[in-house]
Amino acid sequence: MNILEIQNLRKQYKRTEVIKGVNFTIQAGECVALLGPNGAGKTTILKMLIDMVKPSGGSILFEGKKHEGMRDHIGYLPQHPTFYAWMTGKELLSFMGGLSGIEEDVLRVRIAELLKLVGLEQAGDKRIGTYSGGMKQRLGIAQAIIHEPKLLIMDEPVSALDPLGRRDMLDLLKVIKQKTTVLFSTHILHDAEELCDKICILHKGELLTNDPIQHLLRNEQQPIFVVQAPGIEEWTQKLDNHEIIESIELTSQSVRIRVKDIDRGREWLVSRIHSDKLAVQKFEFIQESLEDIFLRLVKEA
Ligand SMILES: Nc1ncnc2c1ncn2[C@@H]1O[C@H](COP(=O)(O)OP(=O)(O)OP(=O)(O)O)[C@@H](O)[C@H]1O
Repeated sequence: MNILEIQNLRKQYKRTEVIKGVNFTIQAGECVALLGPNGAGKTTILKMLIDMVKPSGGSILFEGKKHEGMRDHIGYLPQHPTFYAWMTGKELLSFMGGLSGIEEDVLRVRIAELLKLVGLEQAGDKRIGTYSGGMKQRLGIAQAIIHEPKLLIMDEPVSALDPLGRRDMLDLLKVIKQKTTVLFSTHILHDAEELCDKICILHKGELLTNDPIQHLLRNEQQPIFVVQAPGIEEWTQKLDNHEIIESIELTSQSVRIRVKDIDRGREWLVSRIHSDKLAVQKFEFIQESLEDIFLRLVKEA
């Protein structure tokens, strides 16, 4: 069942269109990443989904119905959550649970469960002002799911954390996604790859892909030849402009070459290596990683 269906979604600020007709669906139980560079429009889309920003066009359906008034079923963690530093974690959850209309007895049990889930049992009575960035972010998750939403939406939930905080958060999200449909934005491909079934790549307000990771790899993955040798930079310059070459990427010690035809490309490269007497240390044929695909699609767009 589609929990969310977005059709031709648009947003214009003054004369600039920042979201240009985006379509995607999320099925119940999926974990989806909205991936894109800074300024791609991720926050704008998420804010339209939670009704904080009004779309200029298109439609958003939540379980087949207009999404306005569906906030009760959606949990939201903003990119920069703000908390009252003088409140304790428990007080904040109690306050947020009260706003959601949860009865006091039920709320008490729910808060204890949530603090355990997000690893803040020991910190529940401490003031939020004393929490680390990672603890605040985990408290933010707890408040976002206090009313047991069907869909949890998070804006860059891990980007600002240090490696340890990031690991804790990713592990927590792995648990949460077992029970809740999740949509989150990120510009870190690795986080999307680790957590998600589906990746929506957004660039300049347009979706470049909206595919399960396996489809993305199957449909988009291109082969790359990697050559490593002393003097690789000069050799690479000599290869430029040959019609078989799609692109050349030089890293510190090797070159990654995409060709238009694998068999002809391999033959041509081997013969060039031979005729140029290149002292090859490595010659390998690999498939693009998800990161390669992401960078290529964004570059090509
Ligand atoms: N209130 C606004 N008024 C005018 N332009 C805006 C407004 N909010 C966002 N924009 C513009 O819309 C575009 C998309 O911004 P948005 O914050 O959605 O991108 P993002 O992908 O979330 O970026 P980041 O990763 O930096 O948070 C940007 O060019 C931004 O400057």
